[in-house]
Amino acid sequence: MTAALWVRGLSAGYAGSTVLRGLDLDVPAGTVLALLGRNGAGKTTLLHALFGLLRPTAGTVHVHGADATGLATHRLARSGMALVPQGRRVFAPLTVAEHLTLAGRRRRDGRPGPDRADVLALFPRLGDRLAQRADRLSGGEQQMLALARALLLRPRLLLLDEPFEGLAAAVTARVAALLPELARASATVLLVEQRVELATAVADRVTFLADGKLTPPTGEAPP
Ligand SMILES: Nc1ncnc2c1ncn2[C@@H]1O[C@H](COP(=O)(O)OP(=O)(O)OP(=O)(O)O)[C@@H](O)[C@H]1O
Repeated sequence: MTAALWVRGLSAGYAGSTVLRGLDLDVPAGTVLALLGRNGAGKTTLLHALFGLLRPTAGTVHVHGADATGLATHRLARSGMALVPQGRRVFAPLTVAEHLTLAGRRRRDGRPGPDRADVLALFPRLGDRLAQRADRLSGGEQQMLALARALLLRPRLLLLDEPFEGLAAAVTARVAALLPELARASATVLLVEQRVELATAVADRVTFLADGKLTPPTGEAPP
């Protein structure tokens, strides 16, 4: 099976502290991999290094078979990678409807995936808030908007940093049920999630980040 993501020897960190230490990672296309780890283990650092927000100091990253080591975020986005960052980054002055329209315009046409009606069915609450500014939404509503926007981009590889934070149980269950379906149909998922039960329920495989590496290793799929 082709690897959506194939990483070897990845090292990254911040001035004076190395966080990732020669990390290997394989995410086969069409699957969900969940990444667990204690606070500060480096889960967000890994997603940032993969999405070009933090420059790795060593290692190789292949995305769907192509060398993507050191690529800038906009190039990775253009190649079909999307990140829903922790803490739901939405654009304060834009309304919910404007967010959805912008994401729909940037969408990679010809790719399968949800459209506006689908995301509003998944998050009916957003449908009631279309004219509202994003910064007036509750935390949970902002999280729904961040997820809706990412889904509308129709990524091939979706990086999710604790996407269930702030969501009510019923919404969490709906998104959790969607992820494996999405992975099979169009978007391989790398999910950072703190809750072991949720990670296990959603993912095909679960791995732990500790001491800058993954345990158990995620496999040896070729690039
Ligand atoms: N911008 C930064 N500058 C310096 N150090 C940072 C920065 N961001 C994170 N760190 C440090 O890097 C380490 C890994 O942080 P990271 O946020 O990746 O962990 P995490 O596993 O995502 O944690 P959490 O579960 O709390 O979100 C921590 O020691 C953190 O303090």
